[in-house]
Amino acid sequence: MYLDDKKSYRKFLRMYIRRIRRTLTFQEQYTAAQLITNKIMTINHIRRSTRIAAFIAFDGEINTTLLIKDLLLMHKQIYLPILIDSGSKCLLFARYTFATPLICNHLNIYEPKWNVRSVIPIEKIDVVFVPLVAFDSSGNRLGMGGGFYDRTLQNWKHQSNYIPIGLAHDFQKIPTQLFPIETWDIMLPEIITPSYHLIVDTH
Ligand SMILES: Nc1nc2c(c(=O)[nH]1)N(C=O)[C@@H](CNc1ccc(C(=O)N[C@@H](CCC(=O)O)C(=O)O)cc1)CN2
Ligand SMILES: Nc1ncnc2c1ncn2[C@@H]1O[C@H](COP(=O)(O)OP(=O)(O)OP(=O)(O)O)[C@@H](O)[C@H]1O
Repeated sequence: MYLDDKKSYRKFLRMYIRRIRRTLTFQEQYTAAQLITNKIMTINHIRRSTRIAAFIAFDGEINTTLLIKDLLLMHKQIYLPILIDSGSKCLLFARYTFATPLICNHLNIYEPKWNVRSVIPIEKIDVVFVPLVAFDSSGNRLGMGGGFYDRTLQNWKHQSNYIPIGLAHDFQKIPTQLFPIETWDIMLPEIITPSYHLIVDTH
C-alpha cells in the first residue's frame, strides 16, 4: 500500500480509526452515549425539530440507542436509513417507533424492514444525524467508503431545509492538514461528540 496516493491514504485512515473504535469497552461506549445524548438534548434547534433521521450504530460507532429512546420519549418522529439495491446508492429513510422490528442488512447494520408507507422524502426531515469514520474542525467528513451519505446529502444546502449533523467519538477528529479531502465529500455544518459541539461555517 502507498500512502502517497489519496485513495490508499483514505483507506488506511478508515482502517486505523475503525480499529480503535472497535476496541472501546462497553463501559466506554455507554459513558460516551450518555454524554452525547445529554449534549444533544440541550441544543435548541434540535429540541425544536419534529422529524429526525438517526442511525443504528455498528462497528464501534457512537451508540445512538439512548439518544433515539429519549427523542422518541419527546415525541419526535424518528427515521432510520435503509439500503436498497437500486443502483442509485442513495439512502432511503423509514419511520422508526418503539414497535418497529429491525432487521440486519447485508452490511451487518440494523434497519427497519422496507415498507413503502414508512418511507419519507429527505426534504421533509429537519435534522439528519450522520455517522462518520473521521472528521476535522472544518466539517470535512470521511465515511465508510460506500459514498451513501455523500450521494444522499449532496443537495442539502441548495434544495432542502434539513441540516446534517455528524455524530462521533472525540478521537475521530483528525487535524485538517492531515485530512484527505475529495471533491464529492459533503461538508458537515455541525458535528457533535461527547465533549463538544462543533459549528462550522460551510458557506
Ligand atoms: N450505522 C451506520 N449506518 C449506515 C452507514 C454508516 O456508516 N453507519 N452508512 C454510511 O454510508 C451506510 C452503509 N455504508 C457502509 C459502507 C461500507 C461498509 C463496508 O465496507 N462494510 C464491510 C465490508 C463490506 C461487506 O461485508 O460486504 C466492512 O466492514 O469492511 C459498510 C457500511 C448506511 N447505513
Ligand atoms: N455525489 C456523488 N455522486 C456520485 N458518486 C459519488 C458521490 N459521492 C461519492 N461518490 C462515489 O462513492 C465512492 C465512495 O465515496 P467516499 O469514499 O467519499 O465514501 P464515504 O464518504 O467514505 O462513504 P459514506 O458517505 O457512505 O459514509 C467514491 O468512489 C465516489 O466516487
